[in-house]
Amino acid sequence: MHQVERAIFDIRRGLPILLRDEEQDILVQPIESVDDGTLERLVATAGEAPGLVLSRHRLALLGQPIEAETARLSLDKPSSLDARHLGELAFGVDVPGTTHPVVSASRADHAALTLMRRALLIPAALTARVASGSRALVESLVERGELLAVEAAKAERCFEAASGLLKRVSEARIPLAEAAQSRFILFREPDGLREHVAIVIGEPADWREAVPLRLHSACLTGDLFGSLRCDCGEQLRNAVADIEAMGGGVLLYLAQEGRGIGLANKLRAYSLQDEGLDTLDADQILGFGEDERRYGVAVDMLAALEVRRVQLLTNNPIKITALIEGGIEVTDRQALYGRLTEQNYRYLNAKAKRAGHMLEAVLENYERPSRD
Ligand SMILES: Nc1nc2c(ncn2[C@@H]2O[C@H](COP(=O)(O)OP(=O)(O)OP(=O)(O)O)[C@@H](O)[C@H]2O)c(=O)[nH]1
Ligand SMILES: [Zn+2]
Repeated sequence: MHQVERAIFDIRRGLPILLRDEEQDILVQPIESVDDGTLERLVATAGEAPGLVLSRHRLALLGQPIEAETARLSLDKPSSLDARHLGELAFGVDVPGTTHPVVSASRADHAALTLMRRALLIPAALTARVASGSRALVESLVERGELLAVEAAKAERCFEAASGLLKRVSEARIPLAEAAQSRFILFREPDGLREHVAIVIGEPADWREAVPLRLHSACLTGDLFGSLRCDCGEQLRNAVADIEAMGGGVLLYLAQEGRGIGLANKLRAYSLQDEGLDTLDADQILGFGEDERRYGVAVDMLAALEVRRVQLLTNNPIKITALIEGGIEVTDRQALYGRLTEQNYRYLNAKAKRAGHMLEAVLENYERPSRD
């Protein structure tokens, strides 16, 4: 899979890549790095006009609902090849709908968006078929190492490649303010791209049968800086204290910043929320679904720690289902709250009302300050 990981680095740097497929090879340019220069180079190299591959979430906003995960907008008129226009189509907040014809995405188009997600970029890309007259040029770029070629089928499986063979890399005793006897164990995904940490509180030999467990998704702003926009930092510290009080257990600190969309996109989403959108609608503007997290890695970490039965600290029903589907027995669920404040009320309310988080108990008792 080395080529796939290299491709992820290239697209994060804003470079185009070549996806090879039986149907047809395509050149892929991430939307985030499209400017008039990259556009011109893409067309000149491919010898064909590109199309814009978007997620179904974004297409729904453009008034083009589709069943598949991705589809392609044909950019048939040369005037549509304008970097600003393409950016507006892909992640602009004003979405007037589109007159560009929607065509189904090829396997390589779909693989291109899977790579964008794995690279934590906006899930949108320009893709151009390589015209027969341009093949020699493209192959010479690949040969000279100026363009990276990857098999679409492998790119498509880049998320799967992250699960399964987690590497247990290192560990150390780290006494915490709320739990003196704690051990941090670092796991690295097999493709080397992300690392997750298991914090083992207490001694496994002393744990009750069902291990108290918290799955915590990283939130740099909340966990580290105490952002008031969310409740993550308090939940994190409360979870450590609760697990300690329960006699020990495990906290998995998962590299799933921003519900899996990454910090760059979470900051974009916060700016959109400042314009009045709620947390889920803001993510949809950027082309993401309600929750982009996958929990296979958490299941793999539990397997490595030989934890099979858990008492889960969460308000999120998806986490419960994901563990059960991963073969973990969830004997009990315990609520875990942070403090509700004027700044995080809208966020938590949206999670409860629109994503089914079990937060009624806190929301019901909260009186919003009046603004007179
Ligand atoms: N995209 C996005 N992510 C956010 C926003 N606010 C917080 N997050 C992220 O949401 C995630 C919250 O993680 P958790 O607290 O583990 O999960 P949860 O879904 O709230 O579920 P429980 O806390 O277990 O009930 C973190 O990855 C945060 O970075 C937001 O406005 N937009
Ligand atoms: Zn947070």
